[in-house]
Amino acid sequence: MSWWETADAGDDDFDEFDEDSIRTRPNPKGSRPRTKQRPEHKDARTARVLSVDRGRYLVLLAEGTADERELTATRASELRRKSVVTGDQVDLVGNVSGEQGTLARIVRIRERSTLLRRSADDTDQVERVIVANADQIVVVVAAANPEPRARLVDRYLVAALDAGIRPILCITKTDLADPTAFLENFAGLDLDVVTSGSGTIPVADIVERLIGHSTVFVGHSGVGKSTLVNAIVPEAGRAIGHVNEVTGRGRHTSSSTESYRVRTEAGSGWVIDTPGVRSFGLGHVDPANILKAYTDLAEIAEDCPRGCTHLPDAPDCAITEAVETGELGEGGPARLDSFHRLLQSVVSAPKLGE
Ligand SMILES: Nc1nc2c(ncn2[C@@H]2O[C@H](COP(=O)(O)OP(=O)(O)OP(=O)(O)O)[C@@H](O)[C@H]2O)c(=O)[nH]1
Ligand SMILES: [Zn+2]
Repeated sequence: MSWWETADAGDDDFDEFDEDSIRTRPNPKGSRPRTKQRPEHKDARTARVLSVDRGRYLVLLAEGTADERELTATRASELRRKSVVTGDQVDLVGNVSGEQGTLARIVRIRERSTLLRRSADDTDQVERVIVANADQIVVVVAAANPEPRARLVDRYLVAALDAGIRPILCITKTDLADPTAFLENFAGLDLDVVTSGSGTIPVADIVERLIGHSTVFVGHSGVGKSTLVNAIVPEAGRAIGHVNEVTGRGRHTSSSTESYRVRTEAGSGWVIDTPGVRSFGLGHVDPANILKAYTDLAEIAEDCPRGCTHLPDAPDCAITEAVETGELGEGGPARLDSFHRLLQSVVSAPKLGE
């Protein structure tokens, strides 16, 4: 069993903390005047959540200062079912010394810039939040062994575009196969592509893209994601995000994603590795968000009939017509084809309640 699968098996442990479960019902009382019920915690300190392990959070306080320190925290009950996820910025009270055996308390989650989610799929009926505040996602796929599948990459891309996260495609194992034909699937998507092979991992190229960003790495088991992350963050094996001092649990024991800092002279960035993301249910995705990610197509779509799905069978779709008349240039058909595939993966995803 790979650590990927081990991680997935432990996923259940965070059900009870998952605010975004599709089972959550709207609050019938509407928005509650919460400040009446709890203190404001004016003295709270803001920290970054590095990893989550069964109700314990490893957080980084005073990031980038001489006072920077890791601490373990719990969630205050006033957060109710709101889940705290890796990448969150949270407000802490209580003991923030970081000394062994101490626990701080998370009382607030700061507004998130992005939220990478996956929803119900065949094997998992609960929607989960994966990572907060990431602005890039590296989708790792092997040129061979395991054989690459465009549909799978489409699903990752859709989840990223829906969340407003910039996707980067990383093709590994190019020593085993030439990825050119596979890459044609994505020719129309303006996708940033990096290729990597045994002995030729383009570490500098990748690191350059990571500086100043918070980047999630996703990919199926065996594609070489660990190999890649270890090459990029050589200290990953002993880095932050692993050991939980309070529970004493060891490394790689849970479903937690892990955060690693990449440092260069040009600055630093965060790599968030996600062993738990084996599949992406796309039930939560709004096809309109996919269109929005392609501004040229979105502009053309303003001339579509009302309610146009922009799918291949949509009558009088302005996007399809623009491609047919050559308005989108030589690359138009490839662009339309990729775009149709992305939309199709949203439309065919099981929707909530089905
Ligand atoms: N030929 C070749 N093999 C590679 C390359 N990168 C990784 N591998 C091999 O592929 C296998 C899987 O690599 P990992 O890095 O463990 O892959 P992973 O995606 O992290 O997989 P899990 O750990 O199962 O989640 C290992 O045997 C690696 O040595 C590559 O660029 N070329
Ligand atoms: Zn249309």
